[in-house]
Amino acid sequence: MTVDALSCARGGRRVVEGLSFSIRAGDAVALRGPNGIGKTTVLRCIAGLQPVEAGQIALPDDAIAYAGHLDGLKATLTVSENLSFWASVFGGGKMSDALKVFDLKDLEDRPVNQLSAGQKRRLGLARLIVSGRPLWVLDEPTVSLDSAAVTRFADILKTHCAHGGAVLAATHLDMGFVMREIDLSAYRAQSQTQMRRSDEAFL
Ligand SMILES: Nc1ncnc2c1ncn2[C@@H]1O[C@H](COP(=O)(O)OP(=O)(O)OP(=O)(O)O)[C@@H](O)[C@H]1O
Repeated sequence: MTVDALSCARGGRRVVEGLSFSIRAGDAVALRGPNGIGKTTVLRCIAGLQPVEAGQIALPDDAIAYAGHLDGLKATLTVSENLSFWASVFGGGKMSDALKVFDLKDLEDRPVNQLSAGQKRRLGLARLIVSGRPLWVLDEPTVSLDSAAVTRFADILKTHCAHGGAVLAATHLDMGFVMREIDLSAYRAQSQTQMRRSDEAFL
């Protein structure tokens, strides 16, 4: 994926401009910067959830699996029913792998509305595996995870990259392995003037 001179806005206000970088197979990239700098906004543009203000994002079709702040789970369905739904949408990786690597096997028949916050987050992230998509775009993926789950998730990311995948993650955490860092503070929009609302979500 190549991002070239990207500018994006939130709430009708340009927040980031002139951002360029590329991600290749095997790359793990951390998007850094203080609260409100625009990490979520950039990830939403890359995931196609809102239009870009200027610049270009070039990536192959069906390359991205996006995990945002919301887990997007169906509360009355079980863990395995949720995964099976996503597997049918994406037609990608194996459910059994997803249950195993995210330590959800014992919970597979439990409805989502009976899971803890961390368990829900693990299930939300397990969709990355069933998506079968190469580029994982993650917004604060470790929120609600305990330290053991964070370590396990870091291993999952490492394995994904070692097998030719790639990761772009907005995170304040040190994930415990080497990630290339992009500090969005260097791309803060100079002009803070209000503009037309062109950043309405597509979805
Ligand atoms: N729904 C919204 N409507 C209007 N403005 C918003 C909205 N959400 C965020 N913003 C503003 O857009 C800017 C960028 O927000 P964004 O969520 O991308 O930052 P962030 O770097 O991800 O922050 P954090 O580290 O707190 O998650 C912020 O200044 C924020 O105040």
